[in-house]
Amino acid sequence: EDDNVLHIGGIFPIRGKGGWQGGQACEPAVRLALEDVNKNSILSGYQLKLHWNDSECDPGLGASVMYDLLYNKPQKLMLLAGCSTVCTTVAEAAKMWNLVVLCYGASSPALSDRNRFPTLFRTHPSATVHSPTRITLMKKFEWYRIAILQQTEEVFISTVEDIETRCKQNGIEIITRQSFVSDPADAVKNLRRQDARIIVGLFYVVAARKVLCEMYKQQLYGKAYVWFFIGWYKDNWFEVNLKEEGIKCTKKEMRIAAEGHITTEALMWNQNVNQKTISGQTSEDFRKRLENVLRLEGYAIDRHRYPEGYQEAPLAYDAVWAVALAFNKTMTILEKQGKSITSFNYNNKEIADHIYSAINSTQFLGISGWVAFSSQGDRIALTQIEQVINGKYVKLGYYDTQDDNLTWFDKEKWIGGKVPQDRTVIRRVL
Ligand SMILES: CC1(C)CO[C@@H](CC(=O)O)CN1
Repeated sequence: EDDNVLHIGGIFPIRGKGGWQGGQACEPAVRLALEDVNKNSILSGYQLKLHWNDSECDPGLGASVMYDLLYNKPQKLMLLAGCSTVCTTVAEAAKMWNLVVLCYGASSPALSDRNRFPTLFRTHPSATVHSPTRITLMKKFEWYRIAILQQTEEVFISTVEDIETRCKQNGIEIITRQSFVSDPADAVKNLRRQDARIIVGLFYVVAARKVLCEMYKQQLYGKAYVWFFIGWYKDNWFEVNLKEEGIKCTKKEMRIAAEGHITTEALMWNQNVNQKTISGQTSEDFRKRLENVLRLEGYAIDRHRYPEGYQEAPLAYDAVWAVALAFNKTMTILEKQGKSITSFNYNNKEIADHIYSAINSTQFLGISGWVAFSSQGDRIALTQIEQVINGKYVKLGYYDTQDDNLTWFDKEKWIGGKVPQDRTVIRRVL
C-alpha cells in the first residue's frame, strides 16, 4: 500500500431516474474539498484519497458499490454516501466493517436511529428539521387548529409522526391528516369538508403541482387559507412542466393558488456570503469555483441548467472537511499511544471507535454554515422561512432550533390584509 495516503470510499447518485441524482454536483464538490484538504495538509503529511462509484440512488446498486469498495484494495477508512435509500442500506451494513458512514444527501428521519445505524453521521439535515420551525410559526400567528396533507412516501410518513408529536407538546390540534399516493383530489376534498384552514403539505414537487391545481379547482386558497409547502423546490416550480405532467390548470391559475404560501427549508449555504470558513474561502468563493467545475463538466450554469445536487453541494464539501478534521484528531490521539490510523482494519473496533468519537465531536464553520452533529449523528442546521408574494419567494426569516430563536423580518403579506384564522369564527350578533 502506498504510504502517507488515507483512503476513503464514496457512493454518489449520478445516473438513473427516480430519487435524487445529487451526485452530479456533490461529487465535483467533494473533489474541490479533497483538493483543499490536501493542499492545506490538514492531515499533516498524509493525503486523503477517494475511491468512488455511482449508485444511481438505487440501494441495491449502492450495496454492490460498497462491496466492491470493501473487497478491493486499498482498504478504506470510512464511506461517504448520498440518497436516503442508499444511506439506509449502506449504513446498516457498514457497521459490520466498523466503518463510519457520512451522508451528505439523506433527509429521511428514519436515519436518526443509533440502534439501526450506530456509525452514521449526516451533514444533510433530517426532514424533521422543518418541524420546530413550522410549530414556532403556528404559535406566532396563533394557529392551534391545523391539517396535514401528505404523499404516502416513507420520508413524509416519518416527518408527519414528528409533527404530530410536537403538535401535542404545544397544544396544537391536528383536525385531519389526509394522504394520497398520486392523485390528491379526494384528500383535498376532505380538507374542505373538515374546514381546514392551516395546512401543512408534504410531497415531492411533481405531486405539489397536482395539489396546487386541486386547491385552485376546489377553491382551497386565498385569504382564508395558509399552506406550508417544502422550500427546496425550484423557485418557479408552480409555473413549469404543466403540460408535460398533465396539470389541468393554466400558469395564471397556478400562480393564483400559490400566492401567499409559506415554505420552510434547511439552510445549505452559509448566509453570510463574505464570511471566511474553515477552508479560508467564503460560500461565494465556493459557488464560483463549483460553477466553473460544473461548466467544465458541460452543465449550462449561465442558462440556469444546474445539475442535481447543486443546492446540497456545500454539504458534500463540508463532509470531506469533517472527515479530515476527525482523522487529524484520531491520528494525534493514536500517535500518543504509539499507534497509527493506517493500522485500521475492518475488524479493528478500537481504531473505529476513535474515528467515531472524533467525528462525533467535530464542529467547524463550513460552506454550509456551522457544522455539528447531534448524538444521533444528525446535522444541526438553521432553517429559512419564505412566502410567495406577488409570485416571487420573499425571505420572511430564519429559525435556530438549538436555541429556539426566530429571526423575523416582518415582511409577511396576507391576501385579506390580516392574519388568516385557523377556524371559522362565528360572530355572535348581540
Ligand atoms: C433537500 C433534498 C432534495 C431532500 O432529499 C435529499 C435526498 C434524499 O433524502 O434521498 C436531498 N436533498
